[in-house]
Amino acid sequence: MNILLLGYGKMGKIIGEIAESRGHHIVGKINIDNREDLSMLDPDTIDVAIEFSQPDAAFENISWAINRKIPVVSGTTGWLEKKPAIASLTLEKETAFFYASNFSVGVNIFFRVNRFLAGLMKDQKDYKVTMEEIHHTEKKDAPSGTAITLAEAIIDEIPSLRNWKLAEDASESEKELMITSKRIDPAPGTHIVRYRSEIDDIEISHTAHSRKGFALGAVLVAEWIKNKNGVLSMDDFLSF
Ligand SMILES: NC(=O)C1=CN([C@@H]2O[C@H](COP(=O)(O)OP(=O)(O)OC[C@H]3O[C@@H](n4cnc5c(N)ncnc54)[C@H](OP(=O)(O)O)[C@@H]3O)[C@@H](O)[C@H]2O)C=CC1
Ligand SMILES: O=C(O)C1=N[C@H](C(=O)O)C[C@H](O)C1
Repeated sequence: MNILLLGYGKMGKIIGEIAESRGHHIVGKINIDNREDLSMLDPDTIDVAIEFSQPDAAFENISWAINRKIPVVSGTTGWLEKKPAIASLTLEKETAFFYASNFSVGVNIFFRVNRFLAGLMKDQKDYKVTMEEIHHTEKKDAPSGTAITLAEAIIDEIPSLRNWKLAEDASESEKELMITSKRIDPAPGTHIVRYRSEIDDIEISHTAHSRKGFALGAVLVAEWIKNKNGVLSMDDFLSF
């Protein structure tokens, strides 16, 4: 396949290596300082764009590709307030858009365990749930996209919770799930969900040892998305 990399930073580089090792051809490596290269590409020759850039660049990158009917696999976090507009554009252009806050198989298993545990805890009033995420110091957004996905599932399952909040924000209420974001190098991504009572703690965690799982997942999705239409997610891709 011919793959366009929109964003060629830490993730873009690993994705490029994995894609080439699987026989794919990288037709462009776009960063903030070479966006003019986009005008030299023939959209009809691009099978898929893989977008891992930055929160303030994602919408422009994704729209560029969707407007040209190029299917997009995106992992950029921190821009999701604009996802409904991308969803509409995807349907209008009859192409495909795939988003995941985390492409690793391990985290997607963790997502399922998190939802199951939250379901068990919904009537356990003596436990207070909190979350912690740890990432490298270059990360631009907080909390992480993965932490937000975990929090949304917990809030969905536990009716007494209304929303999540960063722990650094001043006030705290019983209705809020507090998320602590720590930035420590070189952490590729750790997420901990903790239920604490006076009697005991229940804790589940996922720790990425490198970025390989995220990058491989994005390439596998890019191979899978060819000839598909619509707004897709890991629930469409995974067979478990
Ligand atoms: N969903 C998932 O599984 C995962 C998601 N992520 C997310 O992916 C994103 C990228 O992460 P990471 O690679 O570590 O970040 P990096 O900062 O290493 O890379 C981001 C790249 O995007 C480029 N960029 C900035 N603005 C633009 C623009 N307007 N057009 C094109 N490219 C641009 C930057 O270019 P320049 O260097 O020139 O500024 C940089 O090279 C983050 O949002 C992160 O949270 C990360 C890992 C896994
Ligand atoms: O920025 C990162 O590095 C990561 N970002 C994603 C997120 O915000 O959840 C996924 C992973 O945790 C690494």
